[in-house]
Amino acid sequence: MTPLDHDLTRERAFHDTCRAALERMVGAAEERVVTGEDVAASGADAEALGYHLRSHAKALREEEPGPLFFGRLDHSDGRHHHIGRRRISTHPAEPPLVVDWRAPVARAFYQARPDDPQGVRVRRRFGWAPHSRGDAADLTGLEDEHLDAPPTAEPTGTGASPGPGAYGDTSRGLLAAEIERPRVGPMRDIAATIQPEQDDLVRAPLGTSLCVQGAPGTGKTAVGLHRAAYLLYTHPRRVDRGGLLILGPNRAFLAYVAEVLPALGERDVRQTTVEEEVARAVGHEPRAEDTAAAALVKHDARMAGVLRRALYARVAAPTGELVLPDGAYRWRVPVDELAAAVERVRTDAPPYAVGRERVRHRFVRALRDRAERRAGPVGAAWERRVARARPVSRLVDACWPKVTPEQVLAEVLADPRDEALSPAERAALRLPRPSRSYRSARWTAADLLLLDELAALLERPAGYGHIVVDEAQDLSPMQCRAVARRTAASGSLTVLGDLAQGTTPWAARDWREHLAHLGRPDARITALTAGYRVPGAVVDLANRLLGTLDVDVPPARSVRRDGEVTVRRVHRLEAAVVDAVRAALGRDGSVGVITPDAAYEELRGALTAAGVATSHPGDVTAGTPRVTVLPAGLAKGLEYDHVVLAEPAAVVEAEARGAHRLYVALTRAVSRLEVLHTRPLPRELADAAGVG
Ligand SMILES: Nc1ncnc2c1ncn2[C@@H]1O[C@H](COP(=O)(O)OP(=O)(O)OP(=O)(O)O)[C@@H](O)[C@H]1O
Repeated sequence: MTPLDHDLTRERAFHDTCRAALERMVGAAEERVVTGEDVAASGADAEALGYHLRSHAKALREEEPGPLFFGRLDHSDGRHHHIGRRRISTHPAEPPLVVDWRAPVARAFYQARPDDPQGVRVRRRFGWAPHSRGDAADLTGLEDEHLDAPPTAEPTGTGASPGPGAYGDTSRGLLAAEIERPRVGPMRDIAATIQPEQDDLVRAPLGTSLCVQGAPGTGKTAVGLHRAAYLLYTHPRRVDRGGLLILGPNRAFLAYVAEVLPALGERDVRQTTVEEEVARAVGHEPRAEDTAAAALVKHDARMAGVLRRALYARVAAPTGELVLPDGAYRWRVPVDELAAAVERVRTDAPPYAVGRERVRHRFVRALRDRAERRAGPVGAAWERRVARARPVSRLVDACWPKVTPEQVLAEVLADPRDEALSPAERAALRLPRPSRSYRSARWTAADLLLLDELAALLERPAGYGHIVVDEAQDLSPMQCRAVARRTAASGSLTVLGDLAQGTTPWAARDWREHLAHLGRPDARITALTAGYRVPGAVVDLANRLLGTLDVDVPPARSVRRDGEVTVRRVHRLEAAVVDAVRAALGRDGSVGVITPDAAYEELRGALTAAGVATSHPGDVTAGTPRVTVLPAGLAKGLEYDHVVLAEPAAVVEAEARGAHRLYVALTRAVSRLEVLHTRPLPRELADAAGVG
């Protein structure tokens, strides 16, 4: 038995100790659920405490029987720490058996290097055989990196030969094996293998707003989710679950990433799209479609000014004096004093609804001055009565009328007049048949955004402490503003995106400009270029296409050594896709068939007719077929072990930013990319693939 085999035996025994400690923690948490409800001071306390304890107990109980640690640090001063997804201890006051990966002491696990060992002598990584639900994880290997040895030293390792899909194969290095493993099921956390440049972003201070420009597969989504988990752990008071929001591009994407935060012990974090968040806030569902021209205008930043002017156009100077009968008296305030009061509030520019109450307050003050001059001090009850008196309310309604976002928007769309828009833009905006009443209006998705903008002009919304925005390059300026106003004044943003993957008509071309719309013009911009998803051969192909996309971003490089690309001209697309999928099913991992949007039904039908079961993108529940068919329009953020990309020319032709869409589709492959085409390849790809 070598010393490393000996270590393996010891670590297995330690894992058993941790498992037993975890079981005791679950038992104790469940006990606290019972007693915690008894000791609370009030019913409300009991409910809050009970909820907290129950969710803690539930989280522990539902813990996957996976490995309880993935790393270990041996420090030069003789201390050592095991590092895992969750703190494990025999007693809350005792030093932990396993340290949470987010704890400050764990940072060196991600950052220590031979030329900067940060007090670490040995960094150990563990390999685990995959576990099925209910089984304990099996420790199959370990790998030591001696940071105090000369920098040329290779990691040393040992391990039983793991089964398929295991990440305990130390012959390739545990890190490389984890990165290159075939994908099945939903996206996993990367707590065990976060890379130093990613860790810098994950652990950036809460107050720092970040913008990460990252090539495909560089881990932007992973970084955003791990940063969210880090902030929840490090600043539990300033960012609680309700104070954090994750925004992604669509439901399929959200379903794919939904398991990452719970796996890191963070449940109940809101993960949604900007569209859904806005629809929820304004209380409407989109029930109509915009023309492309109308959508373009509605998403333009100038609409913010258009709406503000339309709203404040309702504010009017008083036209006569204010007369208030009050017992034996009649108080009078002259028109110019009233006009000055309204103008003063307008200049202060508070939210519209606040402005209305301030105007009322100023009118009451003017009346009070007169009353006190004649009749002595008046009390608070007098002021309250006068504030609601009919002449005052009538005047407030005339000068600063009550209004809803729906009313203002319906008027703007019925007759757009604002000169900030060109005549053609105003024509695009104008509703051909406005509804008889704003109450029965059928709003489009972009209208909801405009209603949200108006609602915020009326009343400032409460903000989140931190928002993570994924695929942010696709947001329009008006969507960015919706995100900005949901960020608390003291809150911060993590903005993740890739200018090269921008496919919407309003996609960002410059991060600084985009960040200004997001309300954080000075956010730190960092580029990630090391790709962990896409193999080198695919990155080379995609990078050649990148040159034609007219965006200023650094190209990706792959850290992977495996991977294949094939580009084949075929006679019959459907038959070729079926054959390619059948062959792909002979290997491990997921299979994604990416189709031009218009060919989706046909190709999915062909696979079904051939007896190949397929699933929808984002459907990651256990037992769903390994093959997913998806229109290129839904491919963003997703990944499949083997990608069959059908008819790229049709993907490019389908939309104005079709080449960007193709770039997205090409970069979804984890291991193999197979491009099948009947028509000539689009020029950009033909050049890149070296095919005519
Ligand atoms: N440090 C890492 N260790 C292991 N796997 C990693 C690491 N970083 C990223 N990955 C994996 O690489 C894949 C791509 O990551 P992710 O989806 O976060 O990239 P992305 O930059 O958001 O990509 P895209 O822009 O194409 O959507 C994921 O499967 C992720 O788990």
